[in-house]
Amino acid sequence: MSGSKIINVRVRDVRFPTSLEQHGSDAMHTDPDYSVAYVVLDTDTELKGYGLTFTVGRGTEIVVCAVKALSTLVLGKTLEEITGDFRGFYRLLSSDGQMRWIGPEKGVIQLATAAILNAVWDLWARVEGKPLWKLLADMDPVKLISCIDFRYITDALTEQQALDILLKAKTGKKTREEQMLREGYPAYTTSCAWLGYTDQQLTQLCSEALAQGWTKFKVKVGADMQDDIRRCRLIRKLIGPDNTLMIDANQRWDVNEAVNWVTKLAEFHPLWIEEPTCPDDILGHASISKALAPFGIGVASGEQCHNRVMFKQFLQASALQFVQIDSCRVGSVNENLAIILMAAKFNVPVCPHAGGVGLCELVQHLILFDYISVSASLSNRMCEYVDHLHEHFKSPTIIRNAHYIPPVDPGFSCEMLEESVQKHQYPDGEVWRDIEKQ
Ligand SMILES: C[C@H](O)[C@@H](O)[C@@H](O)[C@H](O)C(=O)O
Ligand SMILES: [Mg+2]
Repeated sequence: MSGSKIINVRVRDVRFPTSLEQHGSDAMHTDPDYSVAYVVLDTDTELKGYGLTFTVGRGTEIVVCAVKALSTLVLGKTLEEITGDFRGFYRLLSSDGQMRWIGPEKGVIQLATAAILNAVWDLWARVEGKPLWKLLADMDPVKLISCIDFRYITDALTEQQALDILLKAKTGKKTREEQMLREGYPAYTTSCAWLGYTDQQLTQLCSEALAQGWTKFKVKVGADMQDDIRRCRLIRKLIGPDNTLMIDANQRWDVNEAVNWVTKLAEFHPLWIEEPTCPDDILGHASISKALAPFGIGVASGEQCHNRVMFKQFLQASALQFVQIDSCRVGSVNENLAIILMAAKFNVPVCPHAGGVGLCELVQHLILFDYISVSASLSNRMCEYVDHLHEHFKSPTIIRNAHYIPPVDPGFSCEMLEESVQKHQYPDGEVWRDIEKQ
């Protein structure tokens, strides 16, 4: 690994007007404009690192501001300096004496950390000439562990335990990698049943998805009980009894309300209820999990779970049965490695969140790594897929027969087409100028 000194950090506010057609809508985010804070790290070589974090519309400018504030910490560093002590670099970003007050390790500042670190990981994978999942899968376990900040989680997972998990999973690694390259990683779709879609849209999209080989479907719920019953009945009828249904309330309910509401939807046999209540309410999730277990319904959460410490407590409290890692919510690959390894220790399946722009592109790398190098299991596991905005990426996801086909291009699949970025940049991009005029 030679050179690659980071000489410039560029960040842009890129938004897509998805709310116009209700793509991505749910019980709490009724008008989401899928957006990213998009980061490019220029280096003193021809290589660049591309990174992003996902947001929803107006909040993006605040994340952009936070990325700018953190950028001084990365400027002037060489890739070798960073990856030589990645744990130290993660801490530098997350524990900066003045910046940490507006976190620590949560909210806007953590999203900004994710955007920068995602770009660093992208750069590292490009320098090594590998897609990120392969960089991780090939990495020496000791080196991999050295990228994780174990502060605050050693009561649940020690470095030695993490290392043991990786060493144990060495058996069969090659076979699993070959299997992934051949078959891909199982996916489910959320794109048929956003909350703002009509029954007619839902029927059409679901029928098309079935014809394309999809077998697992997620439906948005939580705003109106009668609507939910009607929509779940409709989709269950379309997909039949053997396909899988999940429901997602995006934090709409109080704890008891969640239990009552989901009990009324139990006849449609959802595998999980996602984000039933406030994402910070660990004990609330534990109560809901307990109450719904007799119906065979699990609780899933993670897309708005701030950091590894929250995940630790969710796992310790048996408060979720499906861990939904997100490539942009927490501190990038570094923190997601900690979460993936904790999930393995607690024997809880990881089923990544990907409902947003770019999230499918990024998180596929992490779940491939999980299967090849950590969990070694596909039981009760699948990765979310949404069928939106992939055309704006240089290396878009490839789905075959409802499976993610492992990316081959070097990097973390974060790079966007420059033309797309220019068009959608807020507020000056052509797309936004046209909307302004209407
Ligand atoms: C606003 C977004 O589309 C969310 O609704 C989405 O991330 C969702 O929760 C999901 O699980 O995909
Ligand atoms: Mg969700």
